[in-house]
Amino acid sequence: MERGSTIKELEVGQQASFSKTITEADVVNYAGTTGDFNPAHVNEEFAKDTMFKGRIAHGMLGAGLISAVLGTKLPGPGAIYISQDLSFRAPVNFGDTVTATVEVVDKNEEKNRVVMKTVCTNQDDKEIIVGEAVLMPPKE
Ligand SMILES: C[C@@H](O)CC(=O)SCCNC(=O)CCNC(=O)[C@H](O)C(C)(C)COP(=O)(O)OP(=O)(O)OC[C@H]1O[C@@H](n2cnc3c(N)ncnc32)[C@H](O)[C@@H]1OP(=O)(O)O
Repeated sequence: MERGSTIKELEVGQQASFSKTITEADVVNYAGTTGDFNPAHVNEEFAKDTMFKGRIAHGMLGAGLISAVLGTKLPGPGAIYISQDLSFRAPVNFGDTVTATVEVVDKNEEKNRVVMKTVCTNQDDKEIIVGEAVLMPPKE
């Protein structure tokens, strides 16, 4: 089975991305999967009176696209999450196309740890989620 990049194979500056259009079905499924039925996501009557004037996607649903890139592309299959910080800068609206991009910013070969900058943008190139992740890349 294909494995991702090892610590030796990873290079500072390397990037990978994954894009997905977030639909109402994604939000309903995410609420059901996680139990987060916050009315800001699932109740239009409630959400229309909030600052966003309607339902928005769960922040962690958008952030989940970061995990998708890390686990399938860079480092890729076999990578293990150690930590992730996130700042939610703007909402994900239904129908938005979110692109998660990760970039290698530092690596520690001795400890087998890689630090990645993680950013999600929308279709207008607006940064909506920014943060940093630490991963343990797969071994040979
Ligand atoms: C628990 C779940 O069920 C709920 C969810 O998942 S909700 C979905 C996830 N969250 C979002 O979608 C929120 C997205 N964020 C925003 O829309 C905006 O950040 C905000 C509306 C929450 C805040 O914006 P605003 O009030 O306009 O803030 P300002 O632009 O006036 O900035 C003031 C200072 O705060 C800093 N700042 C703003 N947002 C963030 C952030 N998300 N993280 C860190 N810092 C933030 C901003 O830089 C300003 O700092 P300064 O030093 O004063 O310049």
